Amino acid sequence: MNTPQPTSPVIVPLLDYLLSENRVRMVDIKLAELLCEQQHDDVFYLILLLSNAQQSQHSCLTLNELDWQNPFNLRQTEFSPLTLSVPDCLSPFCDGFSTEQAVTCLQSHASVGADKPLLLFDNRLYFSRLAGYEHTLAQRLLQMSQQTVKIDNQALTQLLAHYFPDQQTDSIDWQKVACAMAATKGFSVITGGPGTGKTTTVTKLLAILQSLYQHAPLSIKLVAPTGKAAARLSESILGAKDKLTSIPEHIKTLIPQSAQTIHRLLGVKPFTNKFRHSTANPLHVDLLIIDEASMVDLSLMAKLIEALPAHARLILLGDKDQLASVDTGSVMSDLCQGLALGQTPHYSVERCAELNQLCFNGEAKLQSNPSDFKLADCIAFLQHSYRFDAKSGIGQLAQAVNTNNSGKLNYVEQEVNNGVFKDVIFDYDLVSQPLDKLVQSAANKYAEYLQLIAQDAPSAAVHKVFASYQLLAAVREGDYGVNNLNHRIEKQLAQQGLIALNADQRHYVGMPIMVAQNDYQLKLFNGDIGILMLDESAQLKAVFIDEQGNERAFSPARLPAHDKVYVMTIHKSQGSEFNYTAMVLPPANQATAGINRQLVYTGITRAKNTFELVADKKVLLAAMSKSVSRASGLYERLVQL
Ligand SMILES: Nc1ncnc2c1ncn2[C@@H]1O[C@H](COP(=O)(O)OP(=O)(O)OP(=O)(O)O)[C@@H](O)[C@H]1O
Repeated sequence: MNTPQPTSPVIVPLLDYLLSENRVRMVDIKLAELLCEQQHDDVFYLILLLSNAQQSQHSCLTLNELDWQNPFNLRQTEFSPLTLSVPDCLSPFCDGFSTEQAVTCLQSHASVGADKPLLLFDNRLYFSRLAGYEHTLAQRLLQMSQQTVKIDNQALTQLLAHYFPDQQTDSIDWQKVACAMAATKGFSVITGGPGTGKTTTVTKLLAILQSLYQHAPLSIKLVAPTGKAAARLSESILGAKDKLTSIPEHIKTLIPQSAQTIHRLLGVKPFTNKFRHSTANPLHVDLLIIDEASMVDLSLMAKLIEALPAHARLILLGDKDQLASVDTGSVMSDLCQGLALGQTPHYSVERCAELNQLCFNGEAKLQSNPSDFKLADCIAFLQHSYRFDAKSGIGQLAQAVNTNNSGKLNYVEQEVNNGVFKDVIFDYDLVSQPLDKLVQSAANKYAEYLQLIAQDAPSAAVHKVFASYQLLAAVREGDYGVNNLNHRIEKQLAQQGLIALNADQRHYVGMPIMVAQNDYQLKLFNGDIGILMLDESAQLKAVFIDEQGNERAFSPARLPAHDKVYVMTIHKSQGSEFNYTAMVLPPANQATAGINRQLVYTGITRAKNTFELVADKKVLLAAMSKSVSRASGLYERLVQL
């Protein structure tokens, strides 16, 4: 009997291969053909590469970073003998093709230039819309940063001394520097890891500003990208106001404590992606504070800034090392480029002198280290975590991951084993039924809120308990993905009699759901979490608590697309925090492509009191060493403007 011989692969044109392997989409080919008058020339392929970059949320295609010999990153190993087709070449560009040649042909192309669909800036190719957002943003931020801020420096120095009494140490109080900086600039960024005091600093800053402007208090608005993040900001500001006894009561009343979402502030026009507030109808605000700014994408940030009146100040708060926004861009990390732990940000000589005067009686504590970046004088970096002290492993683990420091990771593991760090649990054993253990432990945690529902407890209490524990997964599919784990936990809860599943009905009492799509009519947004409960007339309703603490109930049939959320992706957890956060990474033999440092860091920093990691250590180490960044020209524009 003849054994079947592997058929030899068919050699196909590169474009056909890319299409058959889903490396390019037909819609992008059509667009590129339209812009190139049906020619499959170099620009045609550059547009395909740009479309691919945009699909991965890059703002542009960085020509300098392309491998002209293999621009679509095809790997020879993918062309195994069983592959039905192989491309006739790896690159559509001729031998020796270079960035200079790409720039030359783009510059003379009919679709590239001002008022054309494509734009070239600093060896970066853009779709014009995104280049426009980047340009607007860079210009407005620069204008704001150069705005003259009228302030009584002597009064400011006194207020800074009041809120940051000297601790007689040589170390720099970065919170004080951040306050001095933001008080004296129309635009500023305050970045820092978890618990470094961003909210505390901003609360003190608001107290300082309202004291300085007592004759005409500022109209201040606090916003965040999601309802969860806005609710958390409101709670944190309220907590900080309570704690900060040094703020006089009459000033406290001038500090807002209720935050809203950016969409609510801008006012979404129903059935459009347009906002009520824009350049033509600016917001009534003197100072806008955006928390969790790393989650805000380029287009929303540009629209928000366009809606600010000319005199308004802006402060961005957030952690530059977290995952970038779900949509295109990476505004926060672009603006924070070059910051390093233990180093003074790149302040100019004049700025250092000013800040030293305001904060340290003129003592030269801050040393200048200037850069060409035009906003360098507006960036503050908080470097000390007050939430996680020396006895806490969460902060140390977050730092180990963020700095790709395996030595520090070993130290954290050792201290966990020694019982010193009680807030971290490592479960590296992915061999002996780790999923059973994880599913059981999640079911035990969720039993608590389900028991409250059974006891008819108020919805707010049910939500609070549900939100105290969350299992995060890095991926959606596979054994270790959100879908499978959600299913298994649900089954486990049903077996324990905590929920009653019904084959005919998707929804049941106790089911936690996460909205997957914005519904502007119902004002339910992607990421909002609801829990299904019975109302007074025994009707099943999904109960949501908004950022203002208001309860809203919807019949399940009216809900926009949603999923159950015993487990959520790390991406979706951004902007939330949980007392107990468990995170599971798939083993090395499953899809781990999207697992990187920013993802793991974001997962760890969701934990307030306890963090549990279920992962293969090799996968963790590989993720730590893989830092991702998005292509953007924002920083470069702010160097060149
Ligand atoms: N200078 C300080 N001295 C002592 N404790 C502080 C100081 N600054 C902040 N804290 C405390 O540290 C904790 C974290 O502070 P805060 O909530 O302001 O940080 P954050 O950076 O906003 O945190 P998050 O990770 O939630 O964004 C709070 O309990 C706060 O009271």
